[in-house]
Amino acid sequence: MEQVIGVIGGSGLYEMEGLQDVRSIVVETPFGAPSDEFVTGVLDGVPMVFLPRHGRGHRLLPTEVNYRANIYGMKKLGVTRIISVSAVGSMREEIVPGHIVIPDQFIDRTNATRSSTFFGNGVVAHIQFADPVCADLSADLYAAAQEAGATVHRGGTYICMEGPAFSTRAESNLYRSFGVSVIGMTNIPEAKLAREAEICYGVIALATDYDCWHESHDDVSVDAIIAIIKQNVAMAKSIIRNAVRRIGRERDCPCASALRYAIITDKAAIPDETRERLDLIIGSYV
Ligand SMILES: CSC[C@H]1O[C@H](OP(=O)(O)O)[C@H](O)[C@@H]1O
Ligand SMILES: Nc1ncnc2[nH]cnc12
Repeated sequence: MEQVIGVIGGSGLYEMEGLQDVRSIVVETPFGAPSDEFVTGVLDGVPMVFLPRHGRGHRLLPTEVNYRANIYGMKKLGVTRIISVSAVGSMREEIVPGHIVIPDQFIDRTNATRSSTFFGNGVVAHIQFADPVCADLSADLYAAAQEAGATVHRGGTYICMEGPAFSTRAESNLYRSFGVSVIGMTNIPEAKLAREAEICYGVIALATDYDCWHESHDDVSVDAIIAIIKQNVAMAKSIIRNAVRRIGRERDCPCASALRYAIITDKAAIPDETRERLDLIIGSYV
């Protein structure tokens, strides 16, 4: 099976350079419109798909991103692994703005305003999510970041807040007491949907600020975040390139069969309409 790598570009990463055979594709999904056109191409011989999470021009709030359409679109284009590139606040002294973190856990502090499942409407599934990122993909991302010369932290918990306002100081200190490493607003729905779609998901998190807990650093602001992203965007791109070179092989991880035991609904009870709508996701099981 061909291995296609998807990249979801976060704040500050709205395009991918260096692709050959570039095409822009409008993808229709049963869940509405994705954030933007998908860009397909080939990087060092590996087929790639790129999507800017907030759309070109950064038009979508974290709560407005149609995560279901984005992940469905990736699946439709044959993507088997997604690399998420995300700007995050650092919740630990040793994670200095400009450092990279490859998180291995999430805490969900969103308020259920985002659709984070493909299921419902007569079909019920409960995926395993104890280890929410793909360990193999994350290992490749870590090695790729080291190769690019980044200061990179392996593992750590990403707390996903609702936004769009940044945290209060009390919230920031509360989250620190949870022991988290970084904070952002976007990764949890993507990780859940990718798992449901049996796509590996891994995160390159770029620390851009110390949120508002650090007594000797300014409180987080968009202009400070953008300044750090601009300084590091070349490195993020070089990490992606190094990662793509490492990843191309067949998958040997549980992500690829995440739905095998997850669907609990009696096959005979699944409404035809739902079966058709979810064919791309559940077709091989029902
Ligand atoms: C521009 S600051 C806040 C914004 O940045 C992060 O976005 P992304 O995860 O897409 O890189 C954060 O989650 C917020 O959406
Ligand atoms: N401090 C912060 N809080 C939430 N999302 C962020 N993205 C970048 N920095 C952030």
